[in-house]
Amino acid sequence: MTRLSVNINKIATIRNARGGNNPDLVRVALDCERFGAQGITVHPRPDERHIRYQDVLDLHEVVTTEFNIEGNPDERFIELVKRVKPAQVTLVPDAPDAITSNAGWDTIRHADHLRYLIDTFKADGIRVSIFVDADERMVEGAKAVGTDRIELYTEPYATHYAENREAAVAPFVMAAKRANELGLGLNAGHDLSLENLRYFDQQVPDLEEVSIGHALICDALYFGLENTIQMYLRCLNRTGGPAGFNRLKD
Ligand SMILES: CC(=O)[C@@H](O)[C@H](O)COP(=O)(O)O
Ligand SMILES: NCC(=O)COP(=O)(O)O
Repeated sequence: MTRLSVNINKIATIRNARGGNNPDLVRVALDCERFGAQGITVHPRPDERHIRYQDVLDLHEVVTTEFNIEGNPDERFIELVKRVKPAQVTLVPDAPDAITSNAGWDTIRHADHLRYLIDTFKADGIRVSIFVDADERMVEGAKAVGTDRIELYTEPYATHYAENREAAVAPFVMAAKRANELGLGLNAGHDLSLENLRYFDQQVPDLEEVSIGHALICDALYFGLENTIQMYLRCLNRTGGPAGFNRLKD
């Protein structure tokens, strides 16, 4: 069964807008876990525009589900991850000025660099996942550099879902099959939503984890965080509670 890791970057975006501690990121992370999330994902960026490096240290103290730290492995990121030793690190090739992640690694061109990074994190007992496009050559390259898992970059699927979902998911099914043949674990994320998640999970074999932030936090504005998490869990065939909306507990 596919696990849901909630990306809480957007909670930090709201908090940072006023400079105080509302909403409280740590409390939200704990509530996500209480509401059924099986993991918490954060993506500290060099400008700390949402998740701050201190947030990662604070969250590490309290998160009891899988803690996944995503990011571009610059020196500061590497140092942070090695200090925290999360369950999983996801390496993402973001330019520092990127609005959001917009591509996977070229696992062939950056093979030496990736191999070095993966060895470094694995030596500390951290599971490594690398962000890749749904391209079999990139999946094969990922295997060659020794990663434990890949995370398929799902933005192209999300963008084309409405016009032709069969065509949109096809490259992801191929990439997933190749990953499975090669013994790579499989995660996915970016722009997954209540609209497109269930079909993706049904079609893509042996999907272990999805990390979802932007759409889930937007949905929570309308449905509340508890209901929203349970709605996403139901897309992954987890019941997570009754079919209707649940009243928020305090
Ligand atoms: C790797 C990935 O797809 C997500 O981490 C996404 O980049 C979220 O980051 P932002 O919240 O900064 O857009
Ligand atoms: N790895 C993807 C992620 O954590 C969340 O991406 P998005 O749902 O915010 O697009």
